Amino acid sequence: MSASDDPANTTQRTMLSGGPHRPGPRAACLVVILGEGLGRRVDIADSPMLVGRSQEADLVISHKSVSREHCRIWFDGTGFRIRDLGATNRTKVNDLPVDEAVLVDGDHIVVGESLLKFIGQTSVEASYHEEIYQLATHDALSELCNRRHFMEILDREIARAQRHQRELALCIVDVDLFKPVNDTYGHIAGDEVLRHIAAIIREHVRGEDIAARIGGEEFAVLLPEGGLAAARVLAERLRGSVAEAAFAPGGIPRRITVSVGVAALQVTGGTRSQLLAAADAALYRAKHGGRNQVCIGS
Ligand SMILES: Nc1nc2c(ncn2[C@@H]2O[C@H](COP(=O)(O)OP(=O)(O)OP(=O)(O)O)[C@@H](O)[C@H]2O)c(=O)[nH]1
Repeated sequence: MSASDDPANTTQRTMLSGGPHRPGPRAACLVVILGEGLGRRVDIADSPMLVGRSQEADLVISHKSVSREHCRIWFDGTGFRIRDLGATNRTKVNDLPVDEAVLVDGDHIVVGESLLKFIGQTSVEASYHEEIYQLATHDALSELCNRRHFMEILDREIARAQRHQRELALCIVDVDLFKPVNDTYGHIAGDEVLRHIAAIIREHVRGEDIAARIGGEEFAVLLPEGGLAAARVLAERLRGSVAEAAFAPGGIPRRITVSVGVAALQVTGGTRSQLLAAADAALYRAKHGGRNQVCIGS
């Protein structure tokens, strides 16, 4: 099953949509307005939506007060309905415990210690929450995911990869000798270079990949469906495209390059810190090997 087929990727598709943008018309959605998962928004599409602590849920709320499968929400052809799935802390709608209920725009749903808001199809409020969500999860300069959000996604994808015994690879992309660029042309010109590199990254990533700016001049791309071979190809393409791109900080043409460290998750027992450390170590080798190159972690 590809990530785009995976119903648990509803939030991810939102995040992959390329950063802050004007949202178009949408289906109904749920927004976490209090507690764990604050700000997260999930569209409710045609298939029933599971809310729970399980990583398989469409809206994952990783808190002990939430049952693995807490409640389900679906469209029954005429309206949206919610059903409690036998959660220890019963699902409540507008403070009343429910077995099953019809949802209307603006309803508040209590799931453990988190409070969700149901937003109906045409609500302007959905656009407002979309903006807030994008601001909270994306980096303003690059319009890619921000570091905090990327780390949350990384945790979720690691859990999913291990459950499904799937490959997962990470590229860390670091701009070479960026300090001299700033020192020579100034920070504003430096920012423009970073924006240009982010645009190149966006051009190359596929729909299921997750791109982020994780440091000042450091970017990351996570390939939830790809192993080392796919990541190496992507990394080489990125490296080549940056090296060939026409940068002109301060109006003066200058060659800019990146170094890339690539690593894959150990299918059994690998952790986030191991994956990041392996990609970092590979990046370190790329820098010390002369920069403008891709190195693969062991
Ligand atoms: N313009 C701009 N510069 C930034 C930003 N964040 C970090 N930097 C700069 O990025 C530079 C990073 O420099 P270093 O870590 O010394 O590395 P480098 O010069 O890129 O050299 P290598 O990584 O070894 O190839 C520093 O000058 C930071 O000030 C930012 O948001 N905008």
